[in-house]
Amino acid sequence: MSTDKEYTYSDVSEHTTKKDLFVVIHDKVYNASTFVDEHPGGEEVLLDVGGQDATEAFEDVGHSDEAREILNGLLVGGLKRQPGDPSPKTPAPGATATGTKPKADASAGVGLYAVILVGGLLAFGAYQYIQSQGTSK
Ligand code: HEM
Repeated sequence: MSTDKEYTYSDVSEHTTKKDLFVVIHDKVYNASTFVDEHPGGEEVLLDVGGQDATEAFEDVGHSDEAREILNGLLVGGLKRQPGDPSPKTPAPGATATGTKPKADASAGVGLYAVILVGGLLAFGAYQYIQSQGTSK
């Protein structure tokens, strides 16, 4: 299936049934019909955004990289915007305004390293102390 095809909003809005379901995410058009039944978030949410721009809904959930790979496999073409179409819902790169929570992983990682470092220093200090006790006798 060619992915060079361009769809207009009105083209996309004709594909709203479970067996023929298009969604727009980041200005690309995806055919979600083969995936509806397998979606871990349920078929309802996908049917809700069928034929529409699902960028916000998709990003708000914070889908994994795996979900994005699946999405790549469903790509059918690009979105051709026309005057009067709904404005792009694509958030600016790095924006968190749509409710996407920034990941806390980085700070948790730093905390873990701090604990290991302090633990290591304490162990080293204790070792030095024991050594000095042993030699002074
Ligand atoms: C075709 C587009 C979509 C694909 C390929 C997709 C794929 C996935 C995948 C693979 C997961 C499992 C968790 C993960 O890997 O992140 C997931 C979970 C989920 N998805 Fe989607 N999704 C799509 C669209 C949507 C939309 C539009 C919504 C609307 C709200 C949605 C809502 C959810 C929710 C709520 C979960 C969490 C389910 C749970 O953990 O119980 N998804 N999706």
